[in-house]
Amino acid sequence: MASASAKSIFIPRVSSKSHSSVSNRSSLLPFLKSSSSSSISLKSSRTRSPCLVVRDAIKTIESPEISVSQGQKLELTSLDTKPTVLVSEKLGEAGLEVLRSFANVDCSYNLSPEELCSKISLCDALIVRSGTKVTREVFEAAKGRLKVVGRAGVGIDNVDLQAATEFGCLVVNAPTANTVAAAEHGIALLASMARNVAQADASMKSGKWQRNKYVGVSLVGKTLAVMGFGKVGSEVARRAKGLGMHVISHDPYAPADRARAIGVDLVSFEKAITTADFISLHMPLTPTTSKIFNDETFAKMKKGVRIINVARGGVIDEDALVRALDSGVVAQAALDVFTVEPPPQDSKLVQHENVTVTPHLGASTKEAQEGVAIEIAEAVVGALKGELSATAVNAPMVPAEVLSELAPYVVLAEKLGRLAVQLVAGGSGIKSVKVVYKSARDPDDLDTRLLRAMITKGIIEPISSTFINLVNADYTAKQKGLRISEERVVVDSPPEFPVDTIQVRIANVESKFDSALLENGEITIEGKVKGGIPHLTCVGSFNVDVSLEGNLILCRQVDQPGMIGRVGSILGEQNVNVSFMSVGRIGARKQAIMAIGVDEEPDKETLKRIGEVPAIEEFVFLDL
Ligand SMILES: NC(=O)C1=CN([C@@H]2O[C@H](COP(=O)(O)OP(=O)(O)OC[C@H]3O[C@@H](n4cnc5c(N)ncnc54)[C@H](O)[C@@H]3O)[C@@H](O)[C@H]2O)C=CC1
Ligand SMILES: O=C(O)C(=O)COP(=O)(O)O
Repeated sequence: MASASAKSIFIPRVSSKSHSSVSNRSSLLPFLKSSSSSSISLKSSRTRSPCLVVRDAIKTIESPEISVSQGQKLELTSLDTKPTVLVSEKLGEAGLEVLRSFANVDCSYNLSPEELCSKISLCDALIVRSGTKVTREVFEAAKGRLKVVGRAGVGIDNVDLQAATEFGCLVVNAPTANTVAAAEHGIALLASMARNVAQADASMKSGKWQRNKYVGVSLVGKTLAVMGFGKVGSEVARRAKGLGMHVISHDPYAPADRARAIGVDLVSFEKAITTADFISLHMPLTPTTSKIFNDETFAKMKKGVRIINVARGGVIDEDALVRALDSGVVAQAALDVFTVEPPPQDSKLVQHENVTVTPHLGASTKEAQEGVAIEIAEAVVGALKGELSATAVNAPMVPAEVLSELAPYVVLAEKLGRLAVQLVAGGSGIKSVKVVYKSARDPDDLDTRLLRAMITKGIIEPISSTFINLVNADYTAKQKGLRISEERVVVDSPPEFPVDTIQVRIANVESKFDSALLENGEITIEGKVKGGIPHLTCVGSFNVDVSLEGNLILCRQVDQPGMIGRVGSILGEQNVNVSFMSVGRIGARKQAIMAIGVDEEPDKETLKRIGEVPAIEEFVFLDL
């Protein structure tokens, strides 16, 4: 219950920062940097007429020419009116077309790390394959301009995700278009290794005819262990079943029923490596999988095992593999990927006569490359437009159908976060935030990661000096020691709506507006989406009903006639347009909260006059 405290007036100092964030205004543009931070400056050079340079703006500028009074013409350099996408490795033409329709595209292949760093501050997006190392230095060199890194493929081990996240740079990949190509390459290596195709080919080309030397082994009836039963692994398994192999798989995260559906048993790592005749690797390179195949694990394998690696070189300790090949524990290996690419020319592994190698060709089919190029180009353009991405790697990933359903709740979530933090006296010192989602849906049917990230963004942005978006909101919150917990409450509300209400509670802080405190001392606000528009429905223990648009004045007063008129006329005299008013009260003539939506921001004098209305006990101005 709100306490009947002495009249307190809070007239906030509205920071310029809070005005500069475009994402405050349009929460569906979470990846864009502030357009109002774009600088427009006149630049003159000896060789060119002065031109208007627009930095950081993603929007295409409508007017191509601007005249100045002296009759001198200013031209917008075409390079500056669109975002710039740097493509650092070969990308399919269809993807480049998609990019060119929206951005300036700079295809610069084979850049040295230094060249990449020197170009990157002029780029809004970077598209890479596996050959470009996107290191922390690259993000630092970008000086905040780089908004999205697109990986035209699956593995993102060449991108420093931690650095990307810290710098608020979205990383997207193209996870599906090369799956079949990689699986087919795995099968190609499996079969050609078993029948010594590459070695026999090289032998014949050197003029020999060695039929006895290249006797192979059969696949039918042999056990294949698929290590990593994801997209590629499961396609390899399906194909190997077609070859008559007995397929087992190890994947700590794969559902057993998905494996069983194609006749594959999920087994432990130990069982997989000790029983298989062939082992095919399809897991990502992570700190856990790095060098997971090493002296110790090779020693446990069946003597004469054959290994295929189309995943990442780093999952194998390559020196240990050479030892295992030399000792005969591993009879053969077929490798598409290497710890260092390209590997050194004198690499013992590459030169080993029992090893078949290809230069990271798993994804290299015409079909896969066109598919990957379109997939990544669309993801990058979408991200540059500020759309949420279905293939985000370092931000909540939301399938398109879920996204359209959640869109208005995303806006509500951010606004509630912004509102809640502005109710905290001093704004900082927040350590613990609780979010309660009331919904008719089963908790498993409601993915709240996006909502949580937007609430976090709303809370952090007004109290942070750094740029906050969906990508770095959680990280920045953790850095600030802010703990956000969530609770879901199942309620009897229309099930077609994913969420009924969202409540944000901040504990152990003082409030600028005592009426926002519940008896337990927590600042508590609640909102819901009505007709697609976010509404504030509860402040402390007071029910209100105001749409969260424009700015908001909350006043606590003693309920009495004429209050709405009095405050309304003070605002009207200053030409501040009132968009709505709502009064929530404990009871007739008792305490009430008046919520007033205003299109313009009232000046200090106007706010002071509102505070001087005798019945008003406290009030706060909130910038939404
Ligand atoms: N050589 C090439 O050109 C290509 C290589 N790849 C690589 O293939 C790998 C798999 O790609 P996708 O199937 O698309 O990825 P995915 O994410 O669909 O599958 C990876 C699977 O590995 C599992 N996994 C994670 N840790 C594991 C562990 N410790 N042991 C066993 N399994 C584990 C995951 O649960 C997941 O099911 C990636 O490393 C990717 O970079 C993918 C495409 C082309
Ligand atoms: O998608 C992957 O993970 C790959 O390894 C493909 O790499 P690439 O795009 O061919 O350099």
